[in-house]
Amino acid sequence: MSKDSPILEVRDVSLHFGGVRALTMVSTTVAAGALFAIIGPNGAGKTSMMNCISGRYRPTQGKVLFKGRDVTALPPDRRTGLGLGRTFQNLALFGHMSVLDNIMVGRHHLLRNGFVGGALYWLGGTQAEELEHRRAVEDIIDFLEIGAIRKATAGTLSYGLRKRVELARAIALKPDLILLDEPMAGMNQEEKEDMARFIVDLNEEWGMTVIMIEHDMGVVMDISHTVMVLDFGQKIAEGPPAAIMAHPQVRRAYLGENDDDAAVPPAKTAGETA
Ligand SMILES: Nc1ncnc2c1ncn2[C@@H]1O[C@H](COP(=O)(O)OP(=O)(O)OP(=O)(O)O)[C@@H](O)[C@H]1O
Repeated sequence: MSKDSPILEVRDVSLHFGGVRALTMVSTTVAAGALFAIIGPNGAGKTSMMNCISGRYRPTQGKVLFKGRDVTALPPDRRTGLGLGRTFQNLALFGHMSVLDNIMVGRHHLLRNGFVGGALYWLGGTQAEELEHRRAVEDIIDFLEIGAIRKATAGTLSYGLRKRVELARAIALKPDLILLDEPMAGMNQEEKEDMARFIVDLNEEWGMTVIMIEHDMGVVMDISHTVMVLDFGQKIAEGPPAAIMAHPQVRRAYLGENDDDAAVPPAKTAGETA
């Protein structure tokens, strides 16, 4: 894959649940190194799109390419092995385990799949592997500033901190592309600002491509490079935040603009792009 190739391509993806059309012919490309946001009203198809990318759902039609490879038929764990990580809308931590152990679980997955284990074999087996393992976990703990709670039981932490630990576990897999599903949901303002900073640093300093679903428009417009807007399962706009903010259909469909045009149902004009 050359440096300028997209890390992800979604080609004409549709997803139907019986008569429900969750996605209709959605296409997009995400450049390596991008911070890409997916927005849209409730039920617009955002989670469906994330699930098609992660492999949880298989599109009814269309293709998903990751690093130039068609992964449409690959299950989630195979995509994880190729460098695609994710967090969940609802927390998926082991509440009874310590913060450290929760992060270690992420690394063990990596070891089990042989990436770290294979690379370190020549260094002299288990000890080197364990050292590398520890070092990587410590880097993540430092980066996310959770050293003070490393021994705390995950279930006893505030919601904001648990979301941070969940992010730590997801990045322990060292993905090239990480899917973040509502990383700021349920957070207070200070927690949101911290999380926004971590996401930007993850993107800029760690070089991870980020795709996130987020409802907080302030954060989305502040930190994203590109925003894709879904409405009724269709892509209605895509572009840099300033263009999205100015897009009339987006203002009507998503931002709830209350001018005379607001009465026009968005679905009738869907298909237009920024
Ligand atoms: N497993 C499913 N079975 C049936 N219908 C589904 C399923 N998952 C999603 N849908 C439907 O597909 C449409 C898109 O849902 P989706 O969850 O992708 O939207 P969303 O934009 O993520 O919404 P929200 O912001 O509320 O999370 C909705 O009409 C939803 O009811």
